[in-house]
Amino acid sequence: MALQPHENGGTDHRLPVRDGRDQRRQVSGEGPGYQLLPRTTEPEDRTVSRIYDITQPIRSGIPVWPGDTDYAEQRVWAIDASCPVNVSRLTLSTHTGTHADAPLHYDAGGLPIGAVDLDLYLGPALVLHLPPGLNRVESGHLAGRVPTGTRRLLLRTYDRFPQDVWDSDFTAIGADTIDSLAGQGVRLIGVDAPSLDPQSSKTMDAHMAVRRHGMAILEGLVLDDVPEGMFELIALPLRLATADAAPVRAILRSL
Ligand SMILES: Nc1ccccc1C(=O)C[C@H](N)C(=O)O
Ligand SMILES: [Zn+2]
Ligand SMILES: [Zn+2]
Repeated sequence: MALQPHENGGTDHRLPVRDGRDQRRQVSGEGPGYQLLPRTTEPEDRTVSRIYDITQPIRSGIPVWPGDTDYAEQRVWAIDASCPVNVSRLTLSTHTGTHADAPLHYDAGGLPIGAVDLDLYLGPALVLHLPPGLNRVESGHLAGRVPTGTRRLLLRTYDRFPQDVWDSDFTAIGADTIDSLAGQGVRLIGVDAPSLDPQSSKTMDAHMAVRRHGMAILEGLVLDDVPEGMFELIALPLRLATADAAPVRAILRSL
């Protein structure tokens, strides 16, 4: 019986036991969006930090942007009497699930994802909750809530992320909100929505604001189980040398 994460959110010094059921739950995206893992392997350091997995599980049927490429996984080699390995081929959009946009996505001359500064995707990040169902996050929604020195800001707009259905009416971020955050020193904006701009946008105003300020973007985060506050963000994009975006395995670690 795998040890359940500590319910009271406290530090649990027991080491979690992982079993097959636990792994299956992790693959399916069921179960809590966090794991309790030892912060170090040093026996004398029994501190346990909580890791929140804020990444959508990429699986067959994952909802994608209307008209975009469905995710597919084909077994090219399969273990049998003459073959010792399973090897698969993946077909997916660069914007599948939880991903990082490259400047190339919204700027024909922008950097591809394989060339972006990794420092932006690694370090202290503030998580803030917004009321669900907003049309757009305005500066007023964040007034007084972003402490000076905040470099990475993750915005939760869903109480429960729609894992299995596409939501065309997701909450967008106002371009003036991006401008205001950039003016406060924010360098990375992350959202649980599939885009900063509304699905119908043709002008991509929020992306253009990000471009003006040289900010980084994470989209498609899953922040359901994450309380407001400061965490360590780790969300490194795959090094796709010439691509316009890349999947990330995004996690937050309690500080
Ligand atoms: N797959 C697409 C196809 C066409 C237009 C937009 C998308 C998007 O996925 C939106 C993207 N994530 C964005 O950065 O806004
Ligand atoms: Zn994107
Ligand atoms: Zn985007």
